[in-house]
Amino acid sequence: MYKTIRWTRLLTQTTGHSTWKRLAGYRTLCTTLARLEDKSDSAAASNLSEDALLRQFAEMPVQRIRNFSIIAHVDHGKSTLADRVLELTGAISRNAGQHQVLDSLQVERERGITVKAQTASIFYKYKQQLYLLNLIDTPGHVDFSNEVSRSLAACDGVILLVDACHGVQAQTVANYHLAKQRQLAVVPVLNKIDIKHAQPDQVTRDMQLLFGIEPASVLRVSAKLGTGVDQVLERVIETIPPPNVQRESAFRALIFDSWFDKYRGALNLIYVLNGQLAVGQDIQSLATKKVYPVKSLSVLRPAECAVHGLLAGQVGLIACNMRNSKESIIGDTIHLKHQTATAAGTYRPQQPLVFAGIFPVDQSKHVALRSAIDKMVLNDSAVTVNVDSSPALGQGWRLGFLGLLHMEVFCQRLEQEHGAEPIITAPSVTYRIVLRNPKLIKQHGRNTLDISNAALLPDPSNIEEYHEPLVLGTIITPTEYVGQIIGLCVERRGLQQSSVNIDESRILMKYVLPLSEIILDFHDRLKSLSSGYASFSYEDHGYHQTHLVRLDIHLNGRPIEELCRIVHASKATGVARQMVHKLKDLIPKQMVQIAIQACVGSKVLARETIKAYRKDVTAKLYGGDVTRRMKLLKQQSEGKKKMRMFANIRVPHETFIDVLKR
Ligand SMILES: Nc1nc2c(ncn2[C@@H]2O[C@H](COP(=O)(O)OP(=O)(O)OP(=O)(O)O)[C@@H](O)[C@H]2O)c(=O)[nH]1
Repeated sequence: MYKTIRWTRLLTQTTGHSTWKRLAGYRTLCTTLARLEDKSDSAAASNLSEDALLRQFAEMPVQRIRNFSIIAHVDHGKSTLADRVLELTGAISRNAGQHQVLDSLQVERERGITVKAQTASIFYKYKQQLYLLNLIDTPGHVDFSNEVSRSLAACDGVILLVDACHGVQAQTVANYHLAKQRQLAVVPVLNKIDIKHAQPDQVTRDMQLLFGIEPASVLRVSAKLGTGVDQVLERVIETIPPPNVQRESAFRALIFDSWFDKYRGALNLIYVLNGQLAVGQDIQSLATKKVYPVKSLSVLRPAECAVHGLLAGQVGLIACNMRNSKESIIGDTIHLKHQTATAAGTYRPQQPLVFAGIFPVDQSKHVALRSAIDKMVLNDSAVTVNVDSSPALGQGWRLGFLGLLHMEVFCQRLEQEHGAEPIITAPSVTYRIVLRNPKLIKQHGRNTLDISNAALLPDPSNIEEYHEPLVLGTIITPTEYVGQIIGLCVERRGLQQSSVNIDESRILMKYVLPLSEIILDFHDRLKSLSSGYASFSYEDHGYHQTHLVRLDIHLNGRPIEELCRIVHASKATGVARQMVHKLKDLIPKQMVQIAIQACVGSKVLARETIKAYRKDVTAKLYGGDVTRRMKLLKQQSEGKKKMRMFANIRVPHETFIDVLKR
């Protein structure tokens, strides 16, 4: 306590800053530095004067900075390891009852998964020297791989974490290759060695076979118990190179994350590539050319901690009165006003694969939903937004996501963080068509069109070719489930590319699959077929020519545009049956009989009938001649025939929503 107060006073005197916010930030820093001093192995720190430690922070040489991410498959323990690292370095206190500190979103705590990469700047003393480590905890699920690529743009190395029980999984392979593409140093770490049935030797051999990693270089830790975590940090310092930056050059930084603050506008997380930046200077965005005054700078520890300036190699948060969330662009480069800079160009957002319409429940909520979507997209750069409209649902947007989980999490965050309750339509993919009709080619100025909304598909007579998006899927499974999994892939129109035995009990298969076949339930089916042991990840694999049809739904012969879908010709009958069945349950009975038909062109593939309410017109007859009864019934059926032809079938608004919804 005494040390903390001394630190606070010293820092306040030295810096001359007295606002409460900065003091609060410095207090966090002081607490950490004091904790560092208290550490049993901190002989070096005790030899350093308080002044010297403070100077080390403000002038941390590039050689003593390490920027790295923790990458792994889902649930292999990244967030748990990050917690232990934060505890070990004094950024958070031990046994504070906080678990997975970096998983701070409500959706992350509820689902127990990381969806957003989080940064923490920590100090660690190694061989008598204080190091500044910028750690990024990344998500493991394939749908959030954009977060991994975004994070790697600000790193020089990675900790590749592998579960010692489950071994190398599909996302381990994908993330390892992402790191290698960026030529990052890899620190291989085996986690969960405390578990009885852990197989560290076997998993180490797999890592050697798949990645060529030397078994002796693989560290063994238990993130849960904290065993071996200090060795991981030492290995990070030894193996990962310091940032390759120039402090003498003009200031230049990469924006690699951003979020919206009600009071301060858009906040940008930057990685300083060259030079230095101080509060009060003016910065300019390379993309928008707009100029902003730097209002405050802070480092994330993981709580915000105000600082005067940021130096090349450091990672920090910048608040600069960016009021409009559209002004902040992930991957943008910022530089000082009136100076020129080349684009950092190290990060490109991934292309969305799955599209869905998002509409307000009623049009009075349109503006509020638009603002909520803008703020969410600022924090999730992988999402694309285009204006859309539907006769049934009104004005809305068509959003692009990296997968179904990504879409679910985005919508859950819209509700939880912004109080929006949108209607989400069934997810679809973007098909590509080659036009045949010269008139249409002239109208669009090109002969290909990308279609993600079936209602916009031109008449088949105008289409020369249909193309659908493909993915290259990696499946890792225990050998006993191979048969069922191959069956599933064949059912989903998959083509096997390769199959490699990782060891005697596990196999890695690569399949090219149509994206439309995996977005809905492929992952769930794979998990249930393999009792949860198989893992799956996928990447974009371009387009291929195929045979698609537009499935129309007719109610009493009238096409209902909002319900049409694009499906593969071989699947049309199955989908048609499913849809008419669902509609039969959803459309309420009416005065007239309703014929629900699913058609491709003029061919009816499936049909269901909703019987009409039937008034008992013969109720008043007591006995009497049978011809009287027959006459009344005939009159009723003729009346209905007329009604059926002219009446508008009343389809409740919710029916569209329920059919369109998953
Ligand atoms: N026994 C044991 N369990 C661990 C260890 N490390 C993590 N776990 C458990 O593994 C589960 C997943 O851990 P997380 O840290 O959430 O995994 P993650 O990789 O961050 O997960 P995502 O971010 O969702 O990909 C949790 O229940 C942890 O308690 C370990 O060393 N030993």
